[in-house]
Amino acid sequence: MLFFVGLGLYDERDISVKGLEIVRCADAVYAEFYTSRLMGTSIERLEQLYGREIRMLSRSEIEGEPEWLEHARDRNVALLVGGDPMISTTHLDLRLRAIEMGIDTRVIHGSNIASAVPGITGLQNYRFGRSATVPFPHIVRGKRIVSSTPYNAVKDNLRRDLHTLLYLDIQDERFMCINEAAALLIEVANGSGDEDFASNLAVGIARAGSEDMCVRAGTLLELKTYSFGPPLHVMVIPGRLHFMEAKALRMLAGAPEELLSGYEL
Ligand SMILES: C[S@@+](CC[C@H](N)C(=O)[O-])C[C@H]1O[C@@H](n2cnc3c(N)ncnc32)[C@H](O)[C@@H]1O
Repeated sequence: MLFFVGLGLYDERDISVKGLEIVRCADAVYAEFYTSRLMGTSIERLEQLYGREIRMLSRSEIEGEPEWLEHARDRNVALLVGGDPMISTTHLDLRLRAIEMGIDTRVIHGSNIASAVPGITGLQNYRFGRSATVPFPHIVRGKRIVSSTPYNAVKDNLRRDLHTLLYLDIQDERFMCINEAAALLIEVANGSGDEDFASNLAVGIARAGSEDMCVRAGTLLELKTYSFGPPLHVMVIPGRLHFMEAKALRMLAGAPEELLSGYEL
């Protein structure tokens, strides 16, 4: 059996009791930290609390032809994943491949960033459109390429009065911060002649699930320089707000009143 075990949002204590029981009883325990990262802990602390040795897997060991998966044919194998294993990851592919190999699978859900954001900001979960990731710029033949995909996703959602959740890129030990993501979005918008985009309301959230979580609403331009502290960071560009959402952004995220004019607070 292959168990996908969600570790939750921030440290080794965010795993569910059910997940912990499965990890403690598993024959082998693996983890991947390329889709998300628990910034409030370390492998050593996970191993200490769970009482198991954990082997870290690289992206290619999960997305390629995983040798370790063979063990799940006749033994219990746990794969630990930050947040919920199936939220904004590609692990469905691994699960389907395992099933095709005749391996039983089970998902142990975890607290995750997609469900934490509505709770942190007051933005209602059913008013979110498609989400996107803001990737680090890359260089092609000496030219710096900034992806327009997140900007286009935001614009599509704004046209439908929907909010956009923007995940921020993780590359090895580099974690994109809200300041850089805001700057990249503004760069793409300005390149499309959409200078007003920088005045859009945006919400930045850092370290969800930790005791020093930080949430701040302001214009995109303001978030470009606001100090959010250490990663992980995530962003929302809200669409049209329900008056209760506007009130929540004022009370929970310090949204400036001038950005909420038109809403009865
Ligand atoms: C690709 S998503 C994977 C989500 C994960 N599977 C989950 O269920 O939470 C990872 C991105 O979500 C955001 N994220 C995840 N956990 C976070 C946290 N505790 N605080 C802020 N942002 C977080 C970051 O932008 C990070 O790069």
